[in-house]
Amino acid sequence: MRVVWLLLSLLVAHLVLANRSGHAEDVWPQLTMLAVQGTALWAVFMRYKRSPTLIRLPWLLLALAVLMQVLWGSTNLLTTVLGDKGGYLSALATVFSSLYVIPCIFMVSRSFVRNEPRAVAVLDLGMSCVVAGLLYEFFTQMLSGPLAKDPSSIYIVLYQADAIDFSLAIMAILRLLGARSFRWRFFYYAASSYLLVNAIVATVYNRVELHGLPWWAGSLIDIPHALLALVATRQPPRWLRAYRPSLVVSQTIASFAPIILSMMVVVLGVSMTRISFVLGLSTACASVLFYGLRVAFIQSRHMDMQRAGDLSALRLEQQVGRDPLTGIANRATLDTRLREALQEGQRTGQCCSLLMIDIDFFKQYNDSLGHVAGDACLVSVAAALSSQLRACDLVARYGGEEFVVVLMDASAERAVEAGRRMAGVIERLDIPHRCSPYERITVSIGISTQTPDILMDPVFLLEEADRALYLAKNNGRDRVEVADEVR
Ligand SMILES: Nc1nc2c(ncn2[C@@H]2O[C@H](COP(=O)(O)OP(=O)(O)OP(=O)(O)O)[C@@H](O)[C@H]2O)c(=O)[nH]1
Repeated sequence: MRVVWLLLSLLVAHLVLANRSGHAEDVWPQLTMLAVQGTALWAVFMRYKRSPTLIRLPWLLLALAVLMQVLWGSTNLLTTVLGDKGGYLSALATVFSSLYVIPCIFMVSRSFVRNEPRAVAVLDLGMSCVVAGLLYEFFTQMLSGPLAKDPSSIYIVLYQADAIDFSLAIMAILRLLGARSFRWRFFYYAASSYLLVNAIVATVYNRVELHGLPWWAGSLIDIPHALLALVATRQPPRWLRAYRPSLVVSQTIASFAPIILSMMVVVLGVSMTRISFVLGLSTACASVLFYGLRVAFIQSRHMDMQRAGDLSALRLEQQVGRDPLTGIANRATLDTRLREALQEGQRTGQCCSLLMIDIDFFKQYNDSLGHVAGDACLVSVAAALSSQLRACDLVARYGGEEFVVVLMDASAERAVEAGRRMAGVIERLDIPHRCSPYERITVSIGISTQTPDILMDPVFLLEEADRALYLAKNNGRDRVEVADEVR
């Protein structure tokens, strides 16, 4: 409430002082105008300080834009006090007016996403500076160069300034409509209110100035600044919280926002052809090049991200079906692949064998050497089993110290051979086991086989192999038994 009273007093004081002096550009009216601008700057700066990190930069940019206006006002005040013999102060005022567009362009065109390549931010900053440089050159040449004699020059300058001011305002409104987070909506609400009212005021002020500034004209400049100070210090309106654009709208607006930067450079380039054809043409070309580079950088980042995404999806897919300790297939993969293998075997008329492999006296191994050694032993056994398989076979950890091997195109005899070979390989690992009568790690294997004439249920095949394994254990371990012989 105090800010409202302060602003009201300043606005009234400005009008009264200007009216009494009869001149908009006297010291006291200009000082009150600076006080209004200063209040806006303070209000925006406070928002910047209080905002969370992600939204701080845009508030800072808005504060910088207002600062340029304050510097422009201060330069005009200095001109009133000191005079401007060499025209340096009015040149400086033009510099500040041109610099004002840099933060404005930046805040309406940037996407402010964290994963944007740094090169894009550098490009945007570079192009914003190009816009400011071109504006300065254009205004200076048109207003004090040889072209200043042409009566139409001043109108061209005015239209150019209007085009820039209104483009910024429209873009800020679009960003407001496309902002999905309330904090961003609030920022663009403040920025668009300021830029739109500023554009309207500038249009009126510049035209009024053509015929000599009336005493009240300076107060026009107070309006956008007072509005900004109010918006930044007061509670946001309710509709701002309620409104929420769809993701499509939001993404479309954010992706198209940078186009304003290129458009401004093209428009300025076209206007510059009046002063120098070569400069105008090169500017327009630079704009196309800039936009192309920008798209290329962003696309390359997206491709990197997509590659990384694909890779992690692949890794995830692989991990989901794998046993985390041994890296071989897990029970879930075994269930699917075993069913497929049995169907495939029946379809192609081939036998399909299943080997259930269990490490002997593993509890004692664990108890004597600890679980870490037990884990290492499981990893070695899994690797040894894997090394014995063809590409079409499968080894999976069935649970605990039990493994299952599925052999395609393998009769019971071939499965026994393979089982013995695997048991031999594990023995040759020569993992010492003090508590085993064999003094090293050995395995017992139970085998079941599906013949081509009948499609067996995977659970049944597993039970058969388990029964054979039970027999192998009972018969003294470190051996291979076949289910058919068990029945
Ligand atoms: N280190 C380790 N041990 C495991 C893991 N999973 C199961 N075990 C252990 O494996 C042992 C299995 O013991 P048992 O089922 O009695 O089998 P065994 O001692 O090998 O006896 P037999 O099979 O009859 O020779 C238990 O001590 C479990 O704690 C694992 O992931 N890591």
